Formats: sequence, structure tokens, C-alpha cells
Amino acid sequence: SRPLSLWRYKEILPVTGEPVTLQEGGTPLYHMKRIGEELGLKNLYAKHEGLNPSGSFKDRGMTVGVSMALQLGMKTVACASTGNTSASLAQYAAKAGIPAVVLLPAGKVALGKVAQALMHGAKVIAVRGNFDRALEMVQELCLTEGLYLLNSVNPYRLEGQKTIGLETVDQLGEVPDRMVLPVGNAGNISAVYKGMLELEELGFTDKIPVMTGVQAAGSMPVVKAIAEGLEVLEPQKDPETIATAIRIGAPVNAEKALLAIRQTGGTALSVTDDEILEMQRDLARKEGIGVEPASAASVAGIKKMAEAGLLDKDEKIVCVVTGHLLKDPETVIRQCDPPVEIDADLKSLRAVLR
Ligand SMILES: Cc1ncc(COP(=O)(O)O)c(/C=C/C(=O)C(=O)O)c1O
Repeated sequence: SRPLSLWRYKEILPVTGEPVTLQEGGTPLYHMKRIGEELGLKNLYAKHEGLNPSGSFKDRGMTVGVSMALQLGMKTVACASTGNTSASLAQYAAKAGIPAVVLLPAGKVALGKVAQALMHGAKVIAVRGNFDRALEMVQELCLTEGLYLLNSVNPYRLEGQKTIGLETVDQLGEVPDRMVLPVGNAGNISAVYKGMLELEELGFTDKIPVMTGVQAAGSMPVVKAIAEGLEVLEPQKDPETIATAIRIGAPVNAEKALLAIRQTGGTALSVTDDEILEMQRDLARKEGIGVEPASAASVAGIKKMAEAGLLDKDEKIVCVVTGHLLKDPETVIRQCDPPVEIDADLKSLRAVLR
């Protein structure tokens, strides 16, 4: 049988030729024993998408998106990004041997992500505005200059990312009762839902997980739309959160995400920056799971739901943790006590360990 990877599912992916691949997917599904016990949840899991080639789930979308760019004869790929999309696009464009142009909100992108986009050779442009403005600009650029847009408004991105759910079912041996994702541009929650729908339509499964989205309290247009029963989402003008990956006020996939949540009896809730940072620490120190702040939002959301008595103790819950800890080292250094510095002798060393 085929190894666990994104291309295990190639028959339901649109790429016909040889894919541009960095052996993405096949990420671990960890049982969160300690955090689960603290919350009274026996079956709490984390799907660690930070263990993809560029350190985030975006690689699943980019392997398909960049493969399709070549298949369609595109010459240059482009995106706006809060960081991980640009890092992944740069890496896959390098593998494909085509140029990439990425637009970032100036001063609001985590260090590791900028380093990746630069080192992998993308043309990195910092825009004096937020992600939403950068996305407007790059869409205009692609229309007028014929560049291939690879934000998650591009359906091929969602095709790759839908494999997160497929892999999870293969790993868990059944469909989870609930899947929880951090929500920014809302592509990932929409993609995972699509994958689950296809599994059911193909007759492999007979249920769809309850889709649950988590946003930062300072950047929660989807939470607001669900709470207010809106058909069309109202963009949030100035989203703000330390979880810069999900600092997005006008998610392009909002309608798809609202459908995924409503069709499955799901929900969308918000967590504060403090709750995000506390969970980032808990994941690292209680489970050995190292993620960036935005990724911790999904588990912080489950903590909030468990404490509100909204979850059954036997529910099989999978939280998608989306990006590696190393992506945002500056936030970690700011949160942690610094290393203890000593003179280079055993007396000093013993003194600090007493
Ligand atoms: C770590 C991390 N966790 C969650 C999300 C939210 O996923 P979507 O709801 O599908 O957007 C992102 C998104 C990042 C970008 O949108 C970008 O990189 O431009 C992320 O990097």
C-alpha cells in the first residue's frame, strides 16, 4: 500500500503530469494525552502540519498549485501573504525553476517566514498596509501582468490542502467527530471540509466531522458572521493579533468556510492573544508539540469549549496545528525568560542549578 503522503491521494488531485513535490504531507497525528486529561477529553489529537517541508500546511496547497502553474504554462507565480504562503510559494517555485513575487504586510511578518521567502529566492515586496490590502494589490497585478495568483482564492490550493482530512482518517482509522482549525483567509477549513465531503461521496466514509473554526479576538470576522447569522461576511477593517499568521480582516474564502461550519453543525469561536500564547507554551511543554502562535489557537479554542462544558468527554477531536514554532522565534523569545548566563566554571553552574 502507498506511504502516507499528499500524493497517496493523487487520483482525486487535478495534477496530471509529474508533480512539483518536496515530499509534503504524511504529517504526524499526535494523541494529546496530558492536555486531553486536563480538559477531560480522552481522544484529543493534534495533526502537526508544521512538519511539512516549509514548516506549514501551505505546502499541500503549493505542491498542487505550482504543479498546475507549470501544467497551465504559467511563467511566474505570485501571492500576498501573512508569511507562510510566501515561504511555501518561494520554496516550491524554486523547486519548479520559475520566479515568484510575494507581497507582505511591512513589519507584520514573523522573522522565519521572511527568511524563507528571501533565501528561496522570491522577489519579496513589503507593502505599507495590511495583508488584505496586499491581497487586493497582488490580484490587480496578476490580472494586468499575467502572473499566476496562488493565494487560496485559487482552487488548486484547496485541492492540495483537502488531503489533511484524508490523511487524518487514514491515521485515526475513522472520521473524527470534530476537526478544529485556526481561521485566517478561511481556505484551510474550507479545504478540509471538501476532502471529507469527497470521502463520503466516494463511499469510503459515512460521516463528516463537525467543522470548528478558531480566530483571534482582535481578528474575527468569521466568528462575527456565525454569531450574527450573516450570509455575507462583513470585513473587519483593522484586524490585530500577535498571531500575525491569522491577522486577516477580509477572508477570501469566507463563504466556503461559513458553509463548512453551518453544514456540519459546527461553530466559530475566538480566543485572546493571552490564551493563544498560553496554549503555545502548554503544547510545547506538556506535549512536545512546537508550533507558532496562530496554530495554538485551535487547541486554545478546544480548551475554551471544554471549560464551557460544550464537549463530550469521548468525542474524537482533531486540532490542526498549522505552523512550526521556528517560524516566529521573536515572539517566543519575548514570552520566555532569557537563558541564565554564567561564568564558564562548575561552581557557577552548580550555583544556578541549586
Ligand atoms: C500558521 C497558520 N495557521 C493558520 C492560518 C490560517 O489558514 P487559512 O484560514 O487557510 O488562511 C495561516 C494562514 C496564513 C496565510 O494566510 C498566509 O500565509 O498568507 C497560517 O500561516
